Amino acid sequence: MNTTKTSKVPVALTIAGSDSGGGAGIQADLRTFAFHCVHGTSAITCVTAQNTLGVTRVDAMAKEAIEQQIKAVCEDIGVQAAKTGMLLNQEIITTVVKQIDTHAIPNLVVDPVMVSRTGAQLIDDEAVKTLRDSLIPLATVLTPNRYEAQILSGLEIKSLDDMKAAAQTIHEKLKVKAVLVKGGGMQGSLRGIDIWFDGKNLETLFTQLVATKNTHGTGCTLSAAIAANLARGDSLFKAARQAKEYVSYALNNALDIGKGQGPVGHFFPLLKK
Ligand SMILES: Nc1ncnc2c1ncn2[C@@H]1O[C@H](COP(=O)(O)OP(=O)(O)O)[C@@H](O)[C@H]1O
Ligand SMILES: Cc1ncc(COP(=O)(O)O)c(N)n1
Repeated sequence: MNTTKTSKVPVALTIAGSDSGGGAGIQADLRTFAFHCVHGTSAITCVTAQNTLGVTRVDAMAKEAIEQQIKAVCEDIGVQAAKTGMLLNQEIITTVVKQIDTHAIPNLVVDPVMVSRTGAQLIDDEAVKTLRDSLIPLATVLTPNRYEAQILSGLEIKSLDDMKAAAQTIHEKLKVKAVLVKGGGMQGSLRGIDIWFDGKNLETLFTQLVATKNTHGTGCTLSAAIAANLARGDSLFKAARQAKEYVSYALNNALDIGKGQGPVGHFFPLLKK
């Protein structure tokens, strides 16, 4: 008699870069999936040498390696949702798009990692164009930060009204199902506010600004939490609203490690002060 207990769990896939410092990228995504009781699978696109002070080296994975990781996960295990993070260059973006299409990956959250919260461009212009033209149209939910939303909408974003206009423009121009313009790169209390638009409802997702320098991994955590909630069967808006709350808890329990920007604390109920 087989006495082993087995259980069906939702499965999510992250297609993103590795952060050696453990604060962002694949590492943040897998912790976020685990917190949500979603089995996490991964396809690593590049490996960064990174800590709380910054990135010192990035190595791209071969496109065949990325292809095979996605294939291995989808053909055997299957996923209910996925997210993309740092895709680095045009070749990687094209490879990922092809795999998403081949395996008809559902509930795709695209974090269009192009510009850091401080405004530094992370991928070249060719890659920006490929991201906009081929990956973003496949997104169920797109999560640009302030600077990414500026590039994608062609609008300057300085106020809450600008964030709303950008969300509506991106939705209309890029044909995503829903867009969440993130406020982390804004000034003052706007840093805690995101704008949601799904073609019908324009919503302001408000959370208190958390006064901490330890914000490493917020964007990755948010998109991974949306994917986890979608894998569990939540509606699009509920998935985003709950993910935003999760990021706030994690920010309130950020880890004071390293000499620079520490990471958010993903397992806050377990963290003892
Ligand atoms: N200091 C903060 N207080 C509260 N929420 C924040 C703070 N910084 C970032 N966030 C939230 O973290 C999430 C990620 O946003 P952002 O930092 O803009 O993304 P990215 O990391 O991609 O640049 C958003 O929901 C944003 O509102
Ligand atoms: C490998 C990798 N992917 C993504 C980010 C962005 O991190 P954040 O969530 O802080 O915007 C990062 N720093 N490193």
